[in-house]
Amino acid sequence: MTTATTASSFAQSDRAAIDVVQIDLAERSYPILIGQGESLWQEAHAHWPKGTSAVIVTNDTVAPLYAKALRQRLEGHYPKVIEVVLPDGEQYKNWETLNQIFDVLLGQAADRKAVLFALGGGVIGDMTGFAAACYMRGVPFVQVPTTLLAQVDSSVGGKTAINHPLGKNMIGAFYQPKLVVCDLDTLKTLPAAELSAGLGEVIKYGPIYDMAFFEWLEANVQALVAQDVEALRYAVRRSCEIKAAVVSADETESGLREILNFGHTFGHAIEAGKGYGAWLHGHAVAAGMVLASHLSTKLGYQQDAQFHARLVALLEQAGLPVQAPVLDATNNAQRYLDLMRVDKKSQGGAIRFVVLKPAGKAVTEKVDDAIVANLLNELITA
Ligand SMILES: NC(=O)c1ccc[n+]([C@@H]2O[C@H](COP(=O)([O-])OP(=O)(O)OC[C@H]3O[C@@H](n4cnc5c(N)ncnc54)[C@H](O)[C@@H]3O)[C@@H](O)[C@H]2O)c1
Ligand SMILES: O=C(O)C(=O)C[C@@H](O)[C@H](O)[C@H](O)COP(=O)(O)O
Ligand SMILES: [Zn+2]
Repeated sequence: MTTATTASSFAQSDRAAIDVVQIDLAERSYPILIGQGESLWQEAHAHWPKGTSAVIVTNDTVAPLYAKALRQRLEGHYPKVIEVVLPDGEQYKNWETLNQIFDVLLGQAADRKAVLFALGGGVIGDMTGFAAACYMRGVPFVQVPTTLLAQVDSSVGGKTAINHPLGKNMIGAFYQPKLVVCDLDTLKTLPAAELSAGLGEVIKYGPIYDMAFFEWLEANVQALVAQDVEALRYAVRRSCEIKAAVVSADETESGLREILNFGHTFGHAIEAGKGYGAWLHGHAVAAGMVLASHLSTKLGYQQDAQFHARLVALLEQAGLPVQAPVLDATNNAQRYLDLMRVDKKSQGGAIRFVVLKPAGKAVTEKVDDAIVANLLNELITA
């Protein structure tokens, strides 16, 4: 069960209105706060976990923008505030960078009551969460997502990880944050390409779960691209509601949660195959969703011939790529298959794909390599 409430008597359009989406996981439950300005931070303040120190983990792009403000908000609440500034980029989501967090934690004598604050996009969130899961066998952490992608997806649900050269997010843990604080004001500094990457994950929620939301996105995509804050607020809230409902029903991905991986089997292959950082995650997922939608049609599950065209049009309007790249000039399909076989949904060497059965409802199925290879050969051309 998830609930969205407005934690204020102000109107929706008022900066003081805060949307609250709850993740219901018994003792691991937590709220996602969505809003702007002082009212958001006052509400967040009421939820900070108690601790001996606050450790802000961020990167060298986000630190100059937002670390000082967060530090000031935390200083009144924690006896000590520590900062860890990591290099920026998907290519740094690895052991070496993770170790930099542990080096600072140990160097500063952070104890079991330290609280980690992930200030940044999904890369920072995934690594900080994993560090929190491991440090002294587990310390509390808070997500302060500053990208659209992180606000609508990665800060919620407790998947934490680093990459391996052979596969995305291969080393990690399920470890839930204590709180998620989505400050819509931070999205104002986001480059257009990063905004579109976030829209890729937002659009994902339509075909897997909620076609009414897909229709709302079709009607409001221009407002989202133009950074209309009320449109963004609704997109963040509805995305979090859907993710919260799925995660609350299946925290550790024993079944239903796999639907959140729509487009990701192909997308992760693109990210690893092109080299981490060459393709933004949200862009790789967009191109992956186009392939997964085609696959659904090929398997006979998606009878509405118009839906595929609508998906492609919406992705394009959101500024997203719809054409997957060649990963190997001589044997492209085999390269995709080799990369996809390490996917976490694979079973006994068989690759499993999230497909639409039909649009609005997703399921995961094994698909013969030959069918996938044919599709890749048909659709990916140099
Ligand atoms: N855990 C999950 O459930 C989950 C879900 C989706 C994605 N992910 C992971 O998240 C990562 C992608 O996250 P992302 O798209 O946020 O990428 P990212 O973390 O690399 O951030 C994108 C870029 O935006 C910059 N940035 C962040 N906030 C900014 C701001 N407010 N203004 C200006 N620049 C800002 C960052 O420094 C970076 O350069 C991938 O590693 C992906 O695997 C995890
Ligand atoms: O939360 C989930 O579950 C998801 O699958 C969300 C995805 O958008 C996200 O990219 C996730 O990190 C992918 O998970 P993985 O288990 O395939 O690494
Ligand atoms: Zn994703």
